[in-house]
Amino acid sequence: MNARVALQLSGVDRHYSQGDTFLSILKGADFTLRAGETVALVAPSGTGKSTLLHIAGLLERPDAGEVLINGRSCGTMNDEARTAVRRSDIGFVYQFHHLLPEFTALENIMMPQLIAGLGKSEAKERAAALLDYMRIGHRAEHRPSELSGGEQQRVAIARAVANAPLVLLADEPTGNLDPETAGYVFEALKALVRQSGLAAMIATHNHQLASLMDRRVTIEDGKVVEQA
Ligand SMILES: Nc1ncnc2c1ncn2[C@@H]1O[C@H](COP(=O)(O)OP(=O)(O)OP(=O)(O)O)[C@@H](O)[C@H]1O
Repeated sequence: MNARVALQLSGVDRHYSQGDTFLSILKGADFTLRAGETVALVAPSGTGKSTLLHIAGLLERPDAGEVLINGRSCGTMNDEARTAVRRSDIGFVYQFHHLLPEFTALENIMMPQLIAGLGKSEAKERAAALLDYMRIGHRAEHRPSELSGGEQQRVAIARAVANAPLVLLADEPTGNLDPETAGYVFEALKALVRQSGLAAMIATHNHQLASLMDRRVTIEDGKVVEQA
């Protein structure tokens, strides 16, 4: 039996207007991501990887088409409802860590949990467990500026999964790291996905890292296409 569908995009269109130029980036894109699955999104620069991830992560609205998270249609939801779904069901990791500079690693991971209404001691316990899992428990009290690039990204990944989302979306999470660091950050991310059973879609230019995922997809002529 196939695992439950965590994320579904159907017939997604997205265009941008730049002066007189009309850029049609996504044209009827369809994509399905199931619980427990890891998918790499590997496509040339400018083809719409970030656009697709932002639409899937409810950060942007498509011009047409539908986004379903855990079977729930998010297209007609108002901004408040979309924010609620984003907070509970989606974790997002960017190329640059986007951690809050004035807070420690531990506090950065606690933050989304506190916003979601979890008690402080529970949030702290879970944040510490995630840091240990990412093998940076000894960096819990350090601020982002005191961490290496690989450590910052591992904290960002831990923060993204702190609220146990259904879907993890990552936009070039290792694009800013040297190959060796990128390798172990990717391995840590994959192990975490496996352990938690969430579904993950990760955009990367790195074909070697992409080969570690269950599936690879690309974007061709505005559509999501499976790769061998
Ligand atoms: N807000 C915007 N306004 C106008 N054009 C945009 C906007 N956002 C993205 N684009 C254009 O849409 C296209 C797709 O952008 P996107 O960032 O999704 O590509 P990408 O595949 O993630 O690229 P990269 O690998 O370089 O990050 C690009 O040509 C980009 O210039």
